[in-house]
Amino acid sequence: MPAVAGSLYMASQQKGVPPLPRLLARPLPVINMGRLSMDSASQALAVQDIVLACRERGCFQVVNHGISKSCMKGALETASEFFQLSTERKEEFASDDIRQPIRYTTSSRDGISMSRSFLKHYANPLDDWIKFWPQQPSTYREKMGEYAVEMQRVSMQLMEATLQGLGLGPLYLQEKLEGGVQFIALNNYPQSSAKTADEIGLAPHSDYGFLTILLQSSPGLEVMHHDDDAWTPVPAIPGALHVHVGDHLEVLSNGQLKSLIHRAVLNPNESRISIASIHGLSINEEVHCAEELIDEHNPKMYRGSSFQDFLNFLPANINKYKRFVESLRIDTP
Ligand SMILES: O=C(O)CCC(=O)C(=O)O
Ligand SMILES: [Fe+2]
Repeated sequence: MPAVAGSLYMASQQKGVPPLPRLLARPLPVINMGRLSMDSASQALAVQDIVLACRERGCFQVVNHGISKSCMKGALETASEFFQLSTERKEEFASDDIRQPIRYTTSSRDGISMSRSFLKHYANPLDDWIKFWPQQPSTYREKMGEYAVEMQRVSMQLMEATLQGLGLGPLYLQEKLEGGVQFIALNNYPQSSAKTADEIGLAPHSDYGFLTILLQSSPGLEVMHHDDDAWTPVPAIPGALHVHVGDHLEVLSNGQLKSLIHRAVLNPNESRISIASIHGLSINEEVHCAEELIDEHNPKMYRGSSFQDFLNFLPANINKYKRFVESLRIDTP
């Protein structure tokens, strides 16, 4: 623990004010995903590493995922150009309706000042959604489309491994996952300055889906494991992708895995782009605790819910919960 953060934490406790979350540089797992396509012994080790990372940290980074550097660079570049153009044109589609196929806004939330602009749109199946995507910059559809297809492929591989590691078998839910929702969020954060020093980029939250795969142009993402009170910065390892557990994977695993609280802070050295790809079942498909993971010692912990339920939940509850999944808990005696 860095000394400064530690002493701040102690000082705030002594004065009886709520403790400040500490900033903790605890190493996060980095997993070689290439092993999933190798012999069965290497595959088994990779599956074990993925489930362990999900269980213990709620997240990990992957390398050797098979996505080319030029594909990742192309997505970041076209995202950056999109934000540049939108800022120049002072564009704002401020609809807060997440059902809209596309929205772009610069907003604040939770009464917390945030300096993020973002673009969100659906991506799977690509042919159904790409026609709603921005036409400018002219490279956007091609570059982001290529990236989205790769994300969908990687998410399928990671879900197979996770489900296998949970003892549910790699083909569990396969068809529903293939036809499921893929939601792409591009985030653009300014460099922090004296003026924005106490501004957060994006407030603490968890994502609703099974898995989120995130690419960041520079550091800024911080994660908080469920039984920690410390923020851990996620290093931007060149070529790596960050992966974390969402609310619906917590439900499916009947609480064996916990969705990850994360936030984005402003980077003091540069402006920052992140691209999050969130993967779940289709919009009206309910996710339930897997029957195979329920028994007399492990009673069912959550109600079933769909992505649509999450969308309905958001407007009235945005200040009450950091995690949608908390609203799904069945109180067991
Ligand atoms: O910008 C980041 O690093 C986090 C983005 C994020 O959490 C999201 O889009 O849900
Ligand atoms: Fe998120």
